[in-house]
Amino acid sequence: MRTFMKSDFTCGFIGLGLIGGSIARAIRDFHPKSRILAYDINQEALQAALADGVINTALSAIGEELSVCDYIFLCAPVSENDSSLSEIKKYMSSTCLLTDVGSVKADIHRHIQKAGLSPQFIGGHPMAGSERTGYINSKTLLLQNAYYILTPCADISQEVICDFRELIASLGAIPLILTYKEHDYVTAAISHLPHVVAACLVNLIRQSDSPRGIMKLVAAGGFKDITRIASSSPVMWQQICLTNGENISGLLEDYIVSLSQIKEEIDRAGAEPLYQFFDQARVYRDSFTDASSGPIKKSFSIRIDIADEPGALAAIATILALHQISIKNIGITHNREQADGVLQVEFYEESSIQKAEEILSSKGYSIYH
Ligand SMILES: NC(=O)C1=CN([C@@H]2O[C@H](COP(=O)(O)OP(=O)(O)OC[C@H]3O[C@@H](n4cnc5c(N)ncnc54)[C@H](O)[C@@H]3O)[C@@H](O)[C@H]2O)C=CC1
Ligand SMILES: O=C(O)C(=O)Cc1ccc(O)cc1
Repeated sequence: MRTFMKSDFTCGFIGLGLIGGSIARAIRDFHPKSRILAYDINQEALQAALADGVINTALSAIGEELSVCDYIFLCAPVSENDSSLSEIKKYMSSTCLLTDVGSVKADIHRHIQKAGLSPQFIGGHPMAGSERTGYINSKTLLLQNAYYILTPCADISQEVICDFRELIASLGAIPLILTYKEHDYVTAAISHLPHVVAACLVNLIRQSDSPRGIMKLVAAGGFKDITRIASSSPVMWQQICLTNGENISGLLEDYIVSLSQIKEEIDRAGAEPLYQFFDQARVYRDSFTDASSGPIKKSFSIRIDIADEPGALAAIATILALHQISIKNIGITHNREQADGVLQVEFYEESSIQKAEEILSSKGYSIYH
């Protein structure tokens, strides 16, 4: 039986961009004895991965070399995966497990069924990524503590599912098994719709801004937070909307209804419903961070106004260190363009917040939560 526990397993990657590269890096880091072969139409990605020591072999095509693979990860854009299935099937051994990383699952499951590969396929989707693309932006950390949804075909053995689930967990991700239909509905709500909304908001500002671009100039933290994903690959999001249209459209309809309802309350100045609207959202959003696992962690941080001058950050780090307060993370948030900055300091413990606040306030710093 194939098992990743044997430590010298072999993985093949078709597509070594942001996601393929990140998974390959994690396999290399957590299973140093594994062998990794990769094919990508982009030679630069393959050469960089060889130079980084992430892959052992760069393939010039989908071919015979893949027959030694215990696992093959399809990490090219979804339409490319679909069309390479029949070619890959020719070289898959009978114990090889095929998986993908696509953001929509119904389509690949349909193609897998058609290709007769369902006893050897588990759909995969790491719920992590970024607005960037390409191997150059890949990193092991991308998978850490991220949910990784698995959608096994009905006719795959439990043994194979367990083995693959363990492999995914060994990379620092959190495997979660769903049917492909459940997956497509859930991701339409928490990933696909938000990308549509972010792009709508950005396009609204593009259309509403004055010729001087004042809105763009002053767009602050909140706008940037909720529209970061509007910088994602338009081709990828076009493909997602084309392949999960029914789910996205249904949820979009509900969303439009809720927008109309809140518009009505704004028009009629409904103070109480407006308060309830924001309060319900706040309470529910805050509850996301209480989960014991998952990507949205409770963080203990404060923000401090600092002068935009050399040494300002070091001064605060020194004060905190002198009082034995450990810093987990520190950085300037550039909400206020070309002016004084806001320094965000994250601590390991909740108790550090009050201690830091007292010390820094006594030295004249303005603190925000
Ligand atoms: N970007 C994200 O945040 C996430 C993306 N995904 C899914 O991962 C998949 C890949 O996305 P990314 O890694 O972000 O894209 P990417 O653009 O960074 O990587 C795709 C790679 O596939 C290569 N490629 C293109 N056509 C190919 C072909 N015919 N044969 C071999 N290689 C080919 C490209 O050269 C590139 O290196 C998509 O299906 C997407 O739905 C899943 C989770 C998150
Ligand atoms: O950048 C972000 O926050 C994302 O939402 C990334 C992302 C993009 C596509 C996916 O299928 C999963 C995650």
